[in-house]
Formats: sequence, C-alpha cells, structure tokens
Amino acid sequence: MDSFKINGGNTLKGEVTISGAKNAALPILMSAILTDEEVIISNVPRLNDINTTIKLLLQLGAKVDWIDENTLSITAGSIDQHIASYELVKTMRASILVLGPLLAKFGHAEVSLPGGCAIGARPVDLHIHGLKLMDADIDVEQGYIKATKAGRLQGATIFMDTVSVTGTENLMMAAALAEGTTIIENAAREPEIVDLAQCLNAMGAKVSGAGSDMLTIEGVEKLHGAKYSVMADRIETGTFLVAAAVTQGHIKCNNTDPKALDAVLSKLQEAGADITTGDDWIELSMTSRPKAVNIKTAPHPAFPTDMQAQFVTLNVLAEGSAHVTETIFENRFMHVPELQRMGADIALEGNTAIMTGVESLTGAQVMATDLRASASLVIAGLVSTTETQVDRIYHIDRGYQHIEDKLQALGADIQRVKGA
Ligand SMILES: CC(=O)N[C@H]1[C@@H](OP(=O)(O)OP(=O)(O)OC[C@H]2O[C@@H](n3ccc(=O)[nH]c3=O)[C@H](O)[C@@H]2O)O[C@H](CO)[C@@H](O)[C@@H]1O
Ligand SMILES: C=C(OP(=O)(O)O)C(=O)O
Repeated sequence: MDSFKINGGNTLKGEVTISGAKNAALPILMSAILTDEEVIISNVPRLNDINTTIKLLLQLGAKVDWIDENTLSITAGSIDQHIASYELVKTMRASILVLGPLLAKFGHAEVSLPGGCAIGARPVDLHIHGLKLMDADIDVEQGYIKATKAGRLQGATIFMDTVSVTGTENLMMAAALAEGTTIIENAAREPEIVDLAQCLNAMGAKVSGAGSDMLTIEGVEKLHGAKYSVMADRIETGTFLVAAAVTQGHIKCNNTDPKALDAVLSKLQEAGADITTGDDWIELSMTSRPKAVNIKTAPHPAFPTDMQAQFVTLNVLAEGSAHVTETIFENRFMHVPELQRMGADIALEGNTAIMTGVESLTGAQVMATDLRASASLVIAGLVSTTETQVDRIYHIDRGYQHIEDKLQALGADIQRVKGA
C-alpha cells in the first residue's frame, strides 16, 4: 500500500488547476446507462472511483473509452448484464447509483447492498423506498437489492425523510424514464444535483427545480446521446484553500466555481483569510495564524461534511478554541485520534469536537481511514515540524487527482512512497 512522506514547514504559493468533481462525475457516468446512444463526458477526474465506475459499466456490457486525458465516451446500448457485484460495490459505495438507471432502462437490477463504511452506517433505505413508490418490486436477499418492474416505472410523489444526495440522484435518474411525473420533496440541493439534472436535460430529460428542495421530473420514453462537461470539484478546491491557509500561504485555484463554496469561503474569511474571486477562480492569502472557527455540518447550502476534517486540522493549528459539530455521519471523526498523535488538543463529546489551537504539530506515522480524513492528515503534515508519514492513501486516491503533484507544484515537500 502506498503512503505519503511529508516534510512540513513550506508555505504554499502559486496556482493550482482544480479537477472535475468526483461526486458529480459518478452519477453523470451512471446516467449514460439511460440511453443507447453515445454520451461524451469531459472534465472527468482521473481517480480510483472513476476507474471503479468504468469497471462496473464494462461489466454491465457498456462500451467505455477514454477519448483524451479527461474525456470519456460511454455507449450503453450494448448492456446485457444488470448486476453490480459485492466485489465492486464494497470498494465504492456510489455504485448504488446504477440501481435507478438499470431499473428504469431494463426493468431489472441487482445491486449489492453497500454496507457501512468508516464514517457511518450509510443505509440506502430511501433509495429503495422511492423506487417502490414508483411501482418497482424490490426484495433484499443475500446481501443484494433485487429490483424488477414489468413495463415503465410510474411517476410518483416521493417525500425524502432525510436529505440524501445519492438518494435524490438515483430517484431523479429513475424518474427520467418513468411514465408520468415524479415529484421529489425534501430533495438534496447540492451543486452536484444541479450538474446531474443539467446532464440529464442535455440527454432529453425534463427535470426542473434542481438546486431547490423540490424536483419535478416529467418522464420521457427515451433519452438520447449528449456531450456534457462535469462541474469543478468544490471539495478539492476547499481542501487546497485550507492547506494554503494553515501554511499562511497565497494560492489561486483555477477552473473552479466560487458560487458552490459560499459556506466554506465564509468560514475561511472568518478564520482571517483574504479571499478574492472571479467567475472561475478563487485566490486566498493568509498572512497570520488562522483564528479558530466554529463549524456545524448540514446539507447544502450549509457547511459540507466533506470539508469537516480539513477544518478540524485548521482549528487544531488556530489561535483560540472552537467547536466542530458533525450532523450528517455518526462516525466521521476518525482523523481526531491521528491528529492527537501529532500533538493536537482535541476533546470529543458525542458528535462535537472541541479544539484548542496549538502553535505547531509534530510529525508521526498516521493512518488514513477515509477520504477526507486522509486529506486532513496531509494538511497537518504540511505544517508539522518533523516528518509525517500518512499510510493507506488509497483512500485519498479515491477522490483527489494527483494530489501530491499539485501540492509539490505549490511548494510542498510531499513524496509518494510505493508500497507492496
Ligand atoms: C458519491 C457522493 O456523492 N457522496 C456524497 C454523498 O454521499 P451519500 O449520498 O451516500 O450521502 P447521503 O446524502 O445519502 O447521506 C446523508 C444522510 O442520510 C442518511 N441516509 C441516506 C440514504 C438513505 O437511504 N438513508 C439514510 O438514512 C445517511 O446515513 C446520512 O446520515 O453525500 C454526502 C453528504 O453530503 C457526502 O458526504 C458524500 O461525499
Ligand atoms: C464520503 C465521500 O465519498 P463517498 O460517498 O464516495 O464515500 C466523500 O467524497 O467525502
């Protein structure tokens, strides 16, 4: 397993190009299942999760080719399998996103239940409930969700008890080919939902209301091919901005969308960062130690859970004390014990971490447990006074394209050490 060796102390300076968003690309790639025609998707990040998605589409029988470094061509007309196996689903929970498209297009889907992961139980009951309301027959047997529908799914009004991002996406994709109109109430409002809706509409779907908590999807009989470019990764952007802030650096993130990062930018400003934005760039300059900031995660447009771990690291090094409360996932503080081993002062009380900033951290051998926890440990390594080794970085490779190359270009001393 690969690890990172980081020698902290360098100030991050320069420009970084932000990649396409993992969490938008995954549902968009799956949406190609809904049409027999070719879908060309650009700004696709080169990530392990994308490789897993391609493997899954190929196993189903789709034709998938890279046209250039970040552009994929997918033709799903040849799909003749409808099963997403445990082997793939266990490495990527987002594989659940094949359920809606396969069922809507072929009337049959078998998808392994994803099970829990390091950050929480992560059930998929809302996905199943919504599809049942659309008249699908669904059984859970031997660890698999087995869904069938003779004829087209039926439009329905679906109230989501809890705001779910992939739940909303799965139902939106299923509804695109259903007979009649589907209304999704208490829908997720994340920018990635808007991106998927725009891609579906480019394929001929009739989705409106994306970005609000009520989606209306008028089902159509057929979708057609399209060309679509994936939105920028707001979490990658936020991660680089926090990394620059803790090193008291000055960076510009290009190819990104400041409008998708309101909550994060406002917390960085509260921490003392000077932020300037343009249509597709964000510049951050930090000339002093950050000030501690209180955070509470919640669905968009509130502060994203996927930026929580990075802000814990910022607070660990900040002037003052702060609370970080995680309201989305029940176990998303796995980075805390690792940061404590580097000298962080953090107390955990239920779903709240209470941090009192220290002036510096010392390096240690630490273990990445999930994607954003890994990012927070890398950021801690950038400012620690002795060498940090972050193990199990396959987690980080799920969601950050060439993170060490991008950090090196900004002046960080970080090396990938190849493992067995
Ligand atoms: C691939 C992708 O886009 N992943 C993102 C997506 O994950 P994901 O879509 O899996 O997360 P959800 O929005 O579904 O989860 C939100 C909450 O709803 C609960 N829940 C969800 C579905 C369900 O059927 N039943 C249920 O109870 C979850 O356990 C969690 O407590 O949104 C999360 C919340 O912004 C992000 O952290 C992930 O990065
Ligand atoms: C939790 C995340 O991803 P996933 O839902 O794919 O596990 C994430 O992107 O931070």
